[in-house]
Amino acid sequence: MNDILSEIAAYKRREIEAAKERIDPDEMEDRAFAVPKPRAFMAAIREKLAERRPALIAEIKKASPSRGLIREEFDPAALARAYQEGGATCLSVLTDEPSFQGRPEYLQQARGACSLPALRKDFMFDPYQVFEARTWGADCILVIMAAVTDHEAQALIGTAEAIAMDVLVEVHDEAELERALRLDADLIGINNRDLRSFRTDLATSERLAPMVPKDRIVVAESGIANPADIARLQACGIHAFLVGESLMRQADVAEATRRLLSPALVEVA
Ligand SMILES: O=C(O)c1ccccc1NCC(=O)[C@H](O)[C@H](O)COP(=O)(O)O
Repeated sequence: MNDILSEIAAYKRREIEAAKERIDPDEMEDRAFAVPKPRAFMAAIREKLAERRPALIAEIKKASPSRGLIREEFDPAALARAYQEGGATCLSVLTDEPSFQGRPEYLQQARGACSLPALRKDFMFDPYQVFEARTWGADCILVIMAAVTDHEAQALIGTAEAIAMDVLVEVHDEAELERALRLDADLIGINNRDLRSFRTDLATSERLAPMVPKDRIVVAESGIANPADIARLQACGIHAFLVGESLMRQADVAEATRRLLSPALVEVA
């Protein structure tokens, strides 16, 4: 694991242990089963693709390790409504606080303000976090192959499936993609950001997307800023787009989302 991920993994494992002290794992599991059923995250993407339109997973992200503070005026509920109005298919909400200034409440506020399914965007290591995510309203979790062993990934995926949540499995090179495919991941995110150098290059998606079997959904993540980027990624078989910073920096988020999706007129293959 590289430096930033090792750093994040170390404090996450401490956070998880502290959370288990507050609410024990059996109680958290019971709570996760007791909340209303999740919204269908992957099905929402498939429906958008059936309409031959690109699916946008719009991210609510206040800050990041690579960019520092991204958005000063930050109202997750208003942002979620703006994303829905602009045509987003799903939300992604950062819940990690030390590196992204995220919070569980942001996920609750955002999802509560619209009808879109929401991803808990965080660094997941332990099934406890999956149950916790569900109690906060998350419909989907992220599994970052660069951060976890196959065994950990399997446990996270199995737990999510048991409570009807979807899983976005993130890769950023060939080896991680092979591991994700062995885990039978249906929703595969290709992160264009190299988490070591923070360099972002859409060519990562162009290189890896053709290696994904056609029956999976491929999401390009990071560094997507305009309709030309969407069109470029569609041309190599990408179905869905996870976009944060470029939308978070706009004053009128609904209008920016509409503009970004203007190549919706271009048919998805
Ligand atoms: O964004 C970062 O600096 C970062 C650093 C370390 C690990 C993950 C990081 N980002 C997470 C993401 O995957 C992005 O938030 C997401 O793909 C959206 O990217 P962008 O549109 O470039 O904000």
